[in-house]
Amino acid sequence: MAGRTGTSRKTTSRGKAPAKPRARSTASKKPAPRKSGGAISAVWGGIGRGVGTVVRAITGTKGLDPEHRRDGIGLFLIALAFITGAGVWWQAGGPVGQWVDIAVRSSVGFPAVIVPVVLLGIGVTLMRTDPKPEERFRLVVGGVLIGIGVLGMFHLIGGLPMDPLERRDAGGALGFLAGGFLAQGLTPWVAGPLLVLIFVFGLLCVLHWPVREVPQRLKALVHRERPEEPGEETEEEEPKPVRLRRPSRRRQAAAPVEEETQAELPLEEPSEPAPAKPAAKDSKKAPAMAVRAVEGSYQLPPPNVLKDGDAPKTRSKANDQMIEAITGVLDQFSIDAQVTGFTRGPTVTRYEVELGPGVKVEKITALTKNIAYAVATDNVRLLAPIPGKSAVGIEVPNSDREMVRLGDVLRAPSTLKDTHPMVIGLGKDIEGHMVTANLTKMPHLLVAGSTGSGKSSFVNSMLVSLLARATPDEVRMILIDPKMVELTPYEGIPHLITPIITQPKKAAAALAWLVEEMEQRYQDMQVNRVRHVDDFNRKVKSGEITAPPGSEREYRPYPYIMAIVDELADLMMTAPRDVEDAIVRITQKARAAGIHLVLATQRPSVDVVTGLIKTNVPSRLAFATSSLTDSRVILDQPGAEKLIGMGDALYLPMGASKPVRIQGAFVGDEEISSIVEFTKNQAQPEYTDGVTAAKAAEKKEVDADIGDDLELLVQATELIVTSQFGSTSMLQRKLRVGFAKAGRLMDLLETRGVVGPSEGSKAREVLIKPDELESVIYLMRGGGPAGDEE
Ligand SMILES: Nc1ncnc2c1ncn2[C@@H]1O[C@H](COP(=O)(O)OP(=O)(O)OP(=O)(O)O)[C@@H](O)[C@H]1O
Repeated sequence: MAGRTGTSRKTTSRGKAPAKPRARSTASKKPAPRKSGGAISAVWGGIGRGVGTVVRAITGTKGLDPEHRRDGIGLFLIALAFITGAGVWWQAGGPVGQWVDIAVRSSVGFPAVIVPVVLLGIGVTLMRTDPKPEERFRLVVGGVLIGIGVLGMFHLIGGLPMDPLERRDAGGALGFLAGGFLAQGLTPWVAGPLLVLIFVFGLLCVLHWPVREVPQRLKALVHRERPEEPGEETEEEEPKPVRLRRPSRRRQAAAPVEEETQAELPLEEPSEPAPAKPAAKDSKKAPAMAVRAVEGSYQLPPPNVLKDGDAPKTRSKANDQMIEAITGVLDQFSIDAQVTGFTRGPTVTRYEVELGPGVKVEKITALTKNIAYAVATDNVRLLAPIPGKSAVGIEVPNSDREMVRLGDVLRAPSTLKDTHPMVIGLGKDIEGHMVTANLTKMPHLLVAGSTGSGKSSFVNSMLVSLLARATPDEVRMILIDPKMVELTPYEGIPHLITPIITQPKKAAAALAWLVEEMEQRYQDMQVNRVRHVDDFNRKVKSGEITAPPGSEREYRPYPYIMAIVDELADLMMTAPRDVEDAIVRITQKARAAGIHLVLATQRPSVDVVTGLIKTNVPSRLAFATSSLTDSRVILDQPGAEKLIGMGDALYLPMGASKPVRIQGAFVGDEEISSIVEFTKNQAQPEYTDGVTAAKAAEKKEVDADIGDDLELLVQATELIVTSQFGSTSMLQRKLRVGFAKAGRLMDLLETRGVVGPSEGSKAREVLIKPDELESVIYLMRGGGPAGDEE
């Protein structure tokens, strides 16, 4: 302090010099300023070199784990925070501390007092978080803007000091740079609000809050900060597997030891009191669902539209009874194995059984029926072994199952981290992790399950997830609902390309349209030498690619297209060849074009889910099926027949060999209608013309009887109409075809009204005039009358 008082006295005397010469005299009075200036630059130079050396030492070390590198930088910043704190706060730290004090104060002025805290904060954050290179630029820009705002304001508040020593009590040299020129050029009255704006913008950049979402974010913040029980954290809660005490091998079931209090509570009161509290807590601190910053005026639905589900339980009375039953079976058959723990999921609990030395795994699997008998349920599923563990898993349904709601899944921190618009909430796995999936990675999904298994609920969850996270510019949909009732609540949402399709014929036409759309996208991508629609969109947005000169088209980013078929069986019954053809073509190629299919069926038989469809739709979601055969059709393995319905499912993503058991997320009718209402109020659907036009279907009909003879038929029509002479032998001669072929062509021309009926050996009457020729050929080629969509 004493030192600083001394220097300030010196500055006052220098401050009396007239303004202009003062500037010169400051420069010419070398001793004092040079001393401090020299010290400052020496210290900064030293620090810079030191930081450089340390950073080089840390980052340049080949083979050093990136995490250690990050820790090293974090620790270095913490050390720097201590040195700066000692110098700035207590003028301690010896000569180095003093130099640091002078350097920091000269640079940033009065805010030097918070520099140690900032350094400490950055250091600790670096050590506690994962690297996110994509966020670095935003954070740096935000930080710099905050710095400019704060230091500039200090310079203004400090009275725009011109003397470097006086600036140490204002905004320092950087404050002068940030605020001095602005104030000189615009007066402090304009510079002040400008600096505040710069500061606020920097803060929003750091927080990643777009301006229009500020009120919503603040509200969410207030909700989160309402008084809540101490010790609660916002992280996703993960029920840990309950471990049982080993020595009491046969007895542990009756007297569970670990977490005794927890065990006792459900024994008395099975379910009611436990869920109430955490569920209420969740709704209070539910983060905003609309986490994605979206472009344009379209807003994503607000939080709180989706409800919270039941709070997870880790143990209940039912679990203890099951352990007792399983242990009883093991005892009866004198098998040296014991239940060592269990993991309670929302629908089923997985009991872990460890075998004694020399006990065959088959001994347990052979007991499946006995275990089912003992626990009084048919739906026991055995896993031998549990993936990643040396234990056999016995999955038994919970008598007190918990409902998993879509709101839980979409608001889970793990889901919020992924901002891709095509991420959907699937449900919760047995270990309590929320399961989500990115539809673009699937890239096509087959969903099967018998009636009442939860298939339609899944389709609802998927649609609501998309509505909650994606704008119509990002994702468009084709909904095919031959059952006519399942998808009606979504009529009129702005994401639709065409009204909901209920007629199988129109559905087949829509699939054919999708094939065309895919080809169109491929052409555009090929012309512009990009391999994925994401790259194409990125380049279109940045203006890197535009439509070729002279073309009337204008390139716009292509939205992802989701086509959802709610009952594949109905389509396959009406037009099996066309539907299969279109599905196969789409599934083989459409991934890069951003077109994805979800096919749901109640009847996973081989005539619905054909071999070709199966090979091309790699991701599968099986709800309870009525037979083992159905499970094999959908998953290529048994398991789905043991599921217990109401959203209990096996999810087999592309490339996985073992399915994951999940409890599907549920979304209620009111939630659906409020989210649909919200999106409808945001925008109107812009339907694309011709998606369900019957032309594709008609074309196929024509194709069916003309077969490969279309070109010959067209030539025959031209010959006959232009010559107005309906003779079979002329066709034979001119087209060089045999008698039989010429006769067939003539019959086809008769069915299309080009010629009249056969009149024995005489030439047939020609019914078409030459000026009608073009439209006849157009119809023959399957074009259909222009504009006829229905
Ligand atoms: N994820 C879930 N969580 C809780 N309950 C569910 C879940 N999914 C479905 N259910 C319950 O199961 C019932 C039947 O579900 P859903 O209508 O989805 O079956 P479905 O397989 O589509 O049957 P259908 O083919 O006859 O329409 C629902 O009314 C609901 O009560």
